[in-house]
Amino acid sequence: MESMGGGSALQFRVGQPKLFGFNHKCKKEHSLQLIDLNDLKLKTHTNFKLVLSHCHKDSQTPILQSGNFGASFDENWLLKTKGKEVASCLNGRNIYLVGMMGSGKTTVGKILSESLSYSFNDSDDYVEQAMGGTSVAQIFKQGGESFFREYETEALQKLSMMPRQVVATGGGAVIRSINWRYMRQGITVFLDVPLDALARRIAAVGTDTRPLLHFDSGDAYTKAFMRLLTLSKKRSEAYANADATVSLLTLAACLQLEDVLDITPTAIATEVLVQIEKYLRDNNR
Ligand SMILES: Nc1ncnc2c1ncn2[C@@H]1O[C@H](COP(=O)(O)OP(=O)(O)OP(=O)(O)O)[C@@H](O)[C@H]1O
Ligand SMILES: O=C(O)C1=C[C@@H](O)[C@@H](O)[C@H](O)C1
Repeated sequence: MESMGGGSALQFRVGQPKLFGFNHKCKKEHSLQLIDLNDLKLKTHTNFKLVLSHCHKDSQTPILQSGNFGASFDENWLLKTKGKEVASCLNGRNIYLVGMMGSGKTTVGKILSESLSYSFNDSDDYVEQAMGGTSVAQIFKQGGESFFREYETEALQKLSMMPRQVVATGGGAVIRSINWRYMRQGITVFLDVPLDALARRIAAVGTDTRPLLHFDSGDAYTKAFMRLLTLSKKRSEAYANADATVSLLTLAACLQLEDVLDITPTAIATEVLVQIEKYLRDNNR
């Protein structure tokens, strides 16, 4: 149900299956949002609250809210609440985030680990440490991709022996079946980000640390996009093996955001928890 008038919109969004958070970058001039927290499945209904927020087009954060809570507080509250709930179902199983380079595995993984009171590890960092601090780019240069992949497998094997961790895996970890043997001991989640968004992100930060995307000259966006397209064709089937998927396109639509790059890492981490919970429920795990 939606009522519009005089440049402001009052929106009731009730019963949408995956709606859990806020659009804290409101696109409309004035927008009032009532958000149904039904999907949170809080243990007691006394914890339920409907949050009313109001934001202005020039403001990054709402200027009027129920109570004095800022939007980021509410986002964090939702994440924390869901994190506690999911942690109690995980029995210490690790979470492995898989996805293309730049899809946000590290950024989202760190936030996710905090919400679960887990530790965080990045398999690329783990390989670098095992190699005495040599960077991934340097390892590729010295030994080639297959040399790096051996160390990556070793890293995943070691990480799989340590419980209560969120692991951000390297973008190509999914291509080796032996890696799945280790990751399957926990729960795997694919961060599905459209290639166009990845290329924009990567073109903005550069490719120095990402040897498979490094290029000598030319338009950064187009070259990144073309390389990502080639890699993604080879990998899409492997990513689909993950236990759960978080589609940023779907999430952006739920949050009424035009650009997937506007979704906050906290909102993505919360959606990861929602999808893990769904996976556990659907598979009686
Ligand atoms: N939701 C987000 N909002 C804004 N910036 C983000 C978001 N997610 C990731 N980023 C930025 O995008 C870049 C890539 O993110 P990140 O390093 O987390 O990806 P990754 O999947 O771990 O990449 P790789 O596999 O190459 O290590 C970083 O500069 C990060 O700050
Ligand atoms: O997608 C890939 O194959 C890679 C992604 C990075 O995380 C690193 O693991 C390395 O640059 C290779």
